[in-house]
Amino acid sequence: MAVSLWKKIFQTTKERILQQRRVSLYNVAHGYEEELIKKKLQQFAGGSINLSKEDNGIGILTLNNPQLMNAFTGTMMLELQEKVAELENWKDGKGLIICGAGNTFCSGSDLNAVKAISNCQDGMNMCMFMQNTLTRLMRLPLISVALIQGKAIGGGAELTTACDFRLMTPGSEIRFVHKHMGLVPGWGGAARLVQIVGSGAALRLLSGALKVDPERALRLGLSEETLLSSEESASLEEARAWLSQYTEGPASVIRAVKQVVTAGRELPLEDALRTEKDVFGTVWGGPANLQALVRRPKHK
Ligand SMILES: CC[C@@H](C(=O)O)C(=O)SCCNC(=O)CCNC(=O)[C@H](O)C(C)(C)COP(=O)(O)OP(=O)(O)OC[C@H]1O[C@@H](n2cnc3c(N)ncnc32)[C@H](O)[C@@H]1OP(=O)(O)O
Repeated sequence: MAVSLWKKIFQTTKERILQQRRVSLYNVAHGYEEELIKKKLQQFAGGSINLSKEDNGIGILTLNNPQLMNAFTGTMMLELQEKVAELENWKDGKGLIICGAGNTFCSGSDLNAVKAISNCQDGMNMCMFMQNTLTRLMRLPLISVALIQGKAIGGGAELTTACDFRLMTPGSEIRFVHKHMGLVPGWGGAARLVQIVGSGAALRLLSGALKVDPERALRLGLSEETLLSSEESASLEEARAWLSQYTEGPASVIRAVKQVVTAGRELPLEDALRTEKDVFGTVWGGPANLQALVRRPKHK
């Protein structure tokens, strides 16, 4: 009886946490027409988003459209949404590296598609579609890193801010070029940039459309580290090693850590505290906790 009650509470809590994570920012109440924009995006094909899920719990998400410096075509935007949904259901996942094919990160939206959907309705729907997807990406219970080789421009720069961390290779750059396109970021990149570097630095980067090289990114706290190699596979290996410092250990615990940090980052204090209590309930007395109590490790 007590066991089944405990199981029920555990299940409800788990569902509530999952629900919070999946909840989309925009729906019909906001004038968002998801099916309409999906149909439009389908018309701009090319490139792909590839996901490989490794046995060590690290996923590698690759933006693959090297002929256009990995610019996002319409179908790539749709595929990104699908891959995020797949990652939401990956129970063994602990970490995620996002990188670009052909040794460059991403040059934003495919300008051919942008031109064709430059009317207000399509623009708003595309903006809400990408904000929904990138918000879900940011809330994944995985520790995420953008591996920035080459250039992260426009929407590519915005995507880097939806990751928990950024690592840059020598010679790479992040640049919010929106002002030069007569725009501001629309994929949530401005709001997230302010959270990462503060409002003064964000204002400088956006209003000056400044090139952020690895040195400046480190100074601003936009990047964690400049990797040694700018070669594609060597830098990926370095990023894997960097991430593994934080993903070592049982998935249940690593995912719980990310969940409490997400709550602290996004919620008012009292809500964040309640979420922390709920997440704590999922690890307390769990296998990793019980094993640690038996081992009684010393933390010297
Ligand atoms: C809401 C929209 C906004 C957002 O999402 O927030 C955006 O993202 S708008 C798009 C912003 N991005 C750009 O404006 C990028 C424009 N391109 C460049 O500035 C340069 O191409 C580059 C990315 C700095 C790379 O320069 P370089 O290394 O010298 O390569 P090339 O210029 O020769 O590029 C190779 C090839 O790729 C094409 N390309 C690059 N980016 C895009 C893009 N975003 N859309 C479409 N095509 C792109 C480029 O035109 C070249 O093709 P060819 O001219 O046919 O050789």
